Amino acid sequence: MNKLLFRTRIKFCGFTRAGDVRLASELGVDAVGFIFSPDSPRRVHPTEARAMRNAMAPLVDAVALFQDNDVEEIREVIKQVRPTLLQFHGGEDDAFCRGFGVPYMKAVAMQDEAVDARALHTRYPGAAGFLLDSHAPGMGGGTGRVFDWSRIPAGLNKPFVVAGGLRPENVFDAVLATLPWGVDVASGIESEPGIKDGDKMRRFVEEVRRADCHTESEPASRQPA
Ligand SMILES: O=C(O)c1ccccc1N[C@@H]1O[C@H](COP(=O)(O)O)[C@@H](O)[C@H]1O
Repeated sequence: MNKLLFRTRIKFCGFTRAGDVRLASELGVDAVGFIFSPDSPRRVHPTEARAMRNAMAPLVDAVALFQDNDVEEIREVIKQVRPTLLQFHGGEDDAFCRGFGVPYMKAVAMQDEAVDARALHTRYPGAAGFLLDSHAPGMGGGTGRVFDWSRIPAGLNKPFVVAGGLRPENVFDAVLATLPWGVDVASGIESEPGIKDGDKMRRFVEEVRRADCHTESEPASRQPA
């Protein structure tokens, strides 16, 4: 299929300010993420996330990110924020992730272990997609580090999102190298953790769109098959 027909989805993650959320929406970002991981410097309270959610434009998805959070905490976030997608970064299994009745994406640690597509499908049959991030197994995300994109396993039959150390300077190459369903970024569009930089956000979106319009390479296919 001709690459011109594709549009790489963009998720910006780790918002703490409603103004940044509004700007992301205006830039045409597909999804914004709110982080509830206990150890994150970008962690927000459900009431703060709800206020930002209310600042969002229509047709932009809200994603709630967890890492081994309690069930009750997750339920409270869902009640207050009404996310359209959950993103799990910890040791949660498929039954746990599915238990909230909201589609979910599972983060996969790409740093050390060999990742096998079939094993992922078996382990997370209910996942709407996978987020391939650069953290080591058992560690948190948001490292700001890039993983070796050639390690993305062949045969993934669900949408995958590439994350980890993406910035305006490297996202063009990341999109062309991996042909992902989407890209996700937290630290690469910030001036400090949780404080988004408007110019970096704008340049990041421009670079993804530039990659989407790049016609030199004609990939045989793009996932999912
Ligand atoms: O950003 C965080 O603080 C964070 C904490 C715990 C789990 C995930 C986290 N962020 C996610 O990690 C990836 C990559 O982030 P970065 O662009 O390398 O900074 C992204 O999905 C963030 O949403």
